[in-house]
Amino acid sequence: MSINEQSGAAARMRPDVVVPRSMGQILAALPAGLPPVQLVGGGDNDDGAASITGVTIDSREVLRGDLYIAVPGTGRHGADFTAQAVAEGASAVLTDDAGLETAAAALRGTGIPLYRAAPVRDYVGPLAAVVFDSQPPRDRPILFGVTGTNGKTTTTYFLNALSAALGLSTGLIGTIEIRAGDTAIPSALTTPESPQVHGILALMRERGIEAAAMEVSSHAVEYRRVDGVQFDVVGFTNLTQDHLDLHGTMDEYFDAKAALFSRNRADRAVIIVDDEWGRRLARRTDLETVTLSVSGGSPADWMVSGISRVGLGHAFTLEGPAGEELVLRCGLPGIFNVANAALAAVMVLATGTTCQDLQRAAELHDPFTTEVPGRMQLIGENPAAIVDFAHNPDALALTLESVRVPQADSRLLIVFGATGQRDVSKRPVMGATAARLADVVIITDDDPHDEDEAVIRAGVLEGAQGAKDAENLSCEILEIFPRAAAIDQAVALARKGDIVLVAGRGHEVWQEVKGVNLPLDDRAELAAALTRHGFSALSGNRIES
Ligand SMILES: CC(=O)N[C@H]1[C@@H](OP(=O)(O)OP(=O)(O)OC[C@H]2O[C@@H](n3ccc(=O)[nH]c3=O)[C@H](O)[C@@H]2O)O[C@H](CO)[C@@H](O)[C@@H]1O[C@H](C)C(=O)N[C@@H](C)C(=O)N[C@H](CCC(=O)O)C(=O)O
Ligand SMILES: Nc1ncnc2c1ncn2[C@@H]1O[C@H](COP(=O)(O)OP(=O)(O)OP(=O)(O)O)[C@@H](O)[C@H]1O
Repeated sequence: MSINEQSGAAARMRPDVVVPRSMGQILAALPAGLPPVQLVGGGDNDDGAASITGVTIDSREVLRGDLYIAVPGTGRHGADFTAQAVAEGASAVLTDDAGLETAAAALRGTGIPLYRAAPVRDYVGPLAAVVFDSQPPRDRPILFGVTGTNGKTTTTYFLNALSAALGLSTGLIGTIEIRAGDTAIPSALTTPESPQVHGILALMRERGIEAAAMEVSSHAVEYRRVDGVQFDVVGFTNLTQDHLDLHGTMDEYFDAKAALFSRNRADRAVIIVDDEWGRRLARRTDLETVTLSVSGGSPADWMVSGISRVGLGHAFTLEGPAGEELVLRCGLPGIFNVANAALAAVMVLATGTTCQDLQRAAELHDPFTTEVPGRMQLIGENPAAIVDFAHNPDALALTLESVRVPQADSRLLIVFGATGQRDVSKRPVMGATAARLADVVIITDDDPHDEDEAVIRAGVLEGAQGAKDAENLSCEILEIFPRAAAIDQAVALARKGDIVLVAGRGHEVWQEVKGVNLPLDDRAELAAALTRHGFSALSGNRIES
């Protein structure tokens, strides 16, 4: 499925029944505080005639009866696509001053009403919430939102597994998939555009879903994709360097995340305060907040203690402010997954679940051992062959540290690259991190997008080689491409007892090279390489390409 097809599929995840309403009725239901929307041309949809049954900002996703909202983009204005929206069945169009002339020209003679509002993006979420009736006061799922640089996907999977263990039906909106009960589609974005978010939430409401978890990226807050959404509990994992191409500075990146932790977006918050950003957020938010510490370095309402290794994962104790004590287990490797599991547990407790019920559900169903596609996913056991999604400096460092086996003869081999047209400054940092923590560093391609692959690899290589020279490191550094050849070479170099980590692409099954999606699944490549070189791959992996 291409990105456009995925996005189109998300747009079709809407409730089966939408009560048709006129624009007049819809505008009257908008929250107070938004300046009025003006009818500037076209038909008489404002007089009470029932006609609007959906909302979209993309002409390619219009369904008959939709309100098409033409918003300005980075490259073009949505108004340029008004004619296509009308051809697909749009019943009304809303745009801003910049789009008015173009939209009016496209609507001439159609009788379709044209509305104006500014800034038009302010209206998208609230309008979609009204049209889809996505979050009525009652009979809707409990909604969890998770944000932070790393751990969003894993935490939402843990939230869902725990909710299911408690007997609730679940829904999910995130990087890997969008799911409402039994209906699931692959995702195009971590957080879809707001008309899709509201359509999906309304579908969940219609299907009687009882708990839903949603990843909220900083892009989502910045691009207004969660406007009009009210979360029951929002959770914060951590903040480390990423996405500075969009946000410019860490402070601005933090501000985008922090905007989610306010009363107009959520009721309660659970914040991990192990980094300074979490502590700052806990001080700044006006939400009823519960804090959590996993490192034990900061005072917090809930503390993780007694972490001990069990198999690949860990057992740990979660201690509450009133002396509560939960004994839990997380089967996924890495202390950071203990943090994700503890966050999920405290977020569920914040909805009123008792410690006794949570403890019982955890013992019966082991929810924090659920498989999260492409996150610490074990493909082979000896050598340990792992596919992970670490694609920024902090995640890469933590992942390397957590997979390393403390045995002198066990070597750690890593295959990774950096994404094109994204935060250039993280490339050398990731290279240096790998050189410090791995024995064999194989630098290859990730998603180059439109950028020259050799230039991207050079950025990573420079950091790796620089660290090796400056710090007198003993690692071997190789540059191998394409990615499948790099994975093959890592396995060819590996011996029993070693660890091969393929990082950065996780569950992804397409590599985007200059606008073309090439099939590439690290899990399938790694499994094939293991077999080719006389090792065995685990059967039953959820390899999805
Ligand atoms: C940088 C970014 O986020 N861009 C988003 C932005 O694109 P844009 O402003 O360039 O829009 P545009 O292409 O100029 O089009 C303008 C308007 O015309 C509409 N249009 C366009 C073409 C057409 O045929 N018909 C039509 O109606 C578009 O829907 C849009 O409303 O608005 C588009 C639609 O509103 C988004 O699809 C697009 O996300 C792109 C696909 C993207 O890759 N975003 C990534 C960076 C992203 O959001 N990532 C985060 C998380 C990352 C992480 O945590 O790792 C995510 O939440 O996924
Ligand atoms: N709490 C955490 N702290 C640091 N690193 C983590 C944490 N959880 C997971 N990771 C690392 O980050 C990678 C991505 O994890 P996950 O998909 O759960 O995060 P995410 O926030 O959804 O990432 P993205 O937004 O990039 O999809 C994992 O494969 C792992 O390497």
